[in-house]
Amino acid sequence: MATIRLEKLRKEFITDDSKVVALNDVSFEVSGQEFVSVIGPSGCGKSTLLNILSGIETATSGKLEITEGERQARLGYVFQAARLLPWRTVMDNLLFVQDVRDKETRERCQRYLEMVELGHTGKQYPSQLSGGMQQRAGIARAFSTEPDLLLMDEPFSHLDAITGRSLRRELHELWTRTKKTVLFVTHDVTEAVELSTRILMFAKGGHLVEEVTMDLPFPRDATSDEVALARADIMRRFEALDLVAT
Ligand SMILES: Nc1ncnc2c1ncn2[C@@H]1O[C@H](COP(=O)(O)OP(=O)(O)OP(=O)(O)O)[C@@H](O)[C@H]1O
Repeated sequence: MATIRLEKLRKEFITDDSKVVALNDVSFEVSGQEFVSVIGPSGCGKSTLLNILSGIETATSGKLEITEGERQARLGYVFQAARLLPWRTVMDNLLFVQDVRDKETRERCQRYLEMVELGHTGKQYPSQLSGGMQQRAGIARAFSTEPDLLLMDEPFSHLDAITGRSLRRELHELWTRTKKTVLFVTHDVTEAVELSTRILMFAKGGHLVEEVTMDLPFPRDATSDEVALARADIMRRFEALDLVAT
């Protein structure tokens, strides 16, 4: 389990004729077995935040630490699309991202495939799997490296509602069993309420405006009154922010 510490993290993109502030002095801390969702309107800096956490982008200023005890934390990623290598079998896609590829590693990969109900697909190629199965394989691949922190970027946004629902359940199970720290970007407020221990609300201009702790017991049913109420509360908070801004 990892600790993420951000202090006044700022990201500016300078183009020929303008400057965009994508993250505006963002500070927060996440640690231990937390599932933290980042939500907010399009353009509020969600992807930029993930890109900086994963090292694809560098911040303009501020401090960032991602640690596990005394060392740098190991990261795993799940993207919007599964990004499996089409010329490798499902098992080889999982083995490809491992440091060591011995019998024990293969058994571990098989265990993670089984956890997402793909235990029978190891010898198949990605093209033989449905979109939902490919995404499951992508999730199994990320967990199979046993990272300290998982960064997830809208992993269910391309899936139909029914498949998305069953994958959310599986992800919750995996998170419960493996005790990982997860940072999850989504534009779907219900999904965030269903899965998270905490929700970070971002607003236009890259501001982290509120942190909401989700006290509802797990497992949460997306169609329950409790989840609907929590969702309505978050939507009201966003609306209030809009009213203040205009
Ligand atoms: N490489 C870049 N060059 C210039 N501006 C950028 C670049 N990347 C992002 N931006 C700008 O930074 C802001 C934040 O973008 P970002 O993609 O992080 O938002 P987002 O919340 O992930 O949006 P969405 O939900 O639509 O994916 C936007 O105004 C965007 O136009």
